[in-house]
Amino acid sequence: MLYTVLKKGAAQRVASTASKAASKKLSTTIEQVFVRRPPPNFALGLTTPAFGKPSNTDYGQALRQWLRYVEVFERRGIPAVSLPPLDQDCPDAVFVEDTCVLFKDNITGEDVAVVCENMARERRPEVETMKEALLKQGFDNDHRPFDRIGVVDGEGEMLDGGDVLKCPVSNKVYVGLSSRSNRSGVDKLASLLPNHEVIGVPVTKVLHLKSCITALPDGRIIGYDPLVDDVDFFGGANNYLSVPEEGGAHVVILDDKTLLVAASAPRTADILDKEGYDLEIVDIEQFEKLEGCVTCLSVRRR
Ligand SMILES: CN(C)C(=N)NCCC[C@H](N)C(=O)O
Repeated sequence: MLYTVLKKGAAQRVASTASKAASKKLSTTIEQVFVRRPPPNFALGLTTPAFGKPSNTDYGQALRQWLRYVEVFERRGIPAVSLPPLDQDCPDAVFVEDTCVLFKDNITGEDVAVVCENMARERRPEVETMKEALLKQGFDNDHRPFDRIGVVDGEGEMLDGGDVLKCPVSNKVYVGLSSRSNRSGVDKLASLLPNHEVIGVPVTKVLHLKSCITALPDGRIIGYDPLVDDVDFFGGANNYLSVPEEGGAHVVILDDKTLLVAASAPRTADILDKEGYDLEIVDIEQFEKLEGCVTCLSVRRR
């Protein structure tokens, strides 16, 4: 199911919010996305013990849901770079977000790509094709090449892209200290991003930081409290919006007034609609069965 909620009057309210934040260099426009078709064996993907194994998965449905997800970007004129499918040994290959993190340096404007070599051991075979795409990307078309590519691959360094949340209006980068990312990985990321404030955030109740919080275009954190270790960590009620369902904690910022939200979060969609946002709603139920969410299925270059 895919529909867009178009709001007239409310858009002006969001526009005023956006203009206030504009002075803080809103980086909400997406230049391109990287995606990868789900493999037929996607149901064999990793899940945490607390989450449990998936049931009633359906590859045909997964493929249709993935195509509709990619359509949201393409319909908005955002080019989607498709990574080569990995249909044999990488059931989690559709969750490209974990393989790298892309930044535009707040001060220099440099395009920085950080490749997460040390993700979960079972998933490391996914990284090479992402790295190749990042390197190639700069020369294939008129997109500027990445100015710098760093790698989190040192002894003991662990980092998943799903743990990295950039604030759209400041130089803050929150990184989950989860089962997939550790302090050494956070420190390595900080060393690759001298003009960002990289902040480690305890994550013990879910797989990744972005399993329980993401960010809105005005810089507020949006989160599902029962899964957040410490909601006060993000600056209190002025900077944090609680949502009533897990699927509502994950939004992809499409522009400064439009959000991509999962169909599993209808009550959150109502809240965001009343906040003045336009919404693209996408059903990703097959990927939610593998602990995925709307951010996992793409890498956004802004
Ligand atoms: C924000 N999230 C949750 C992500 N970026 N990644 C989801 C990865 C799910 C996969 N089955 C795994 O366990 O690796």
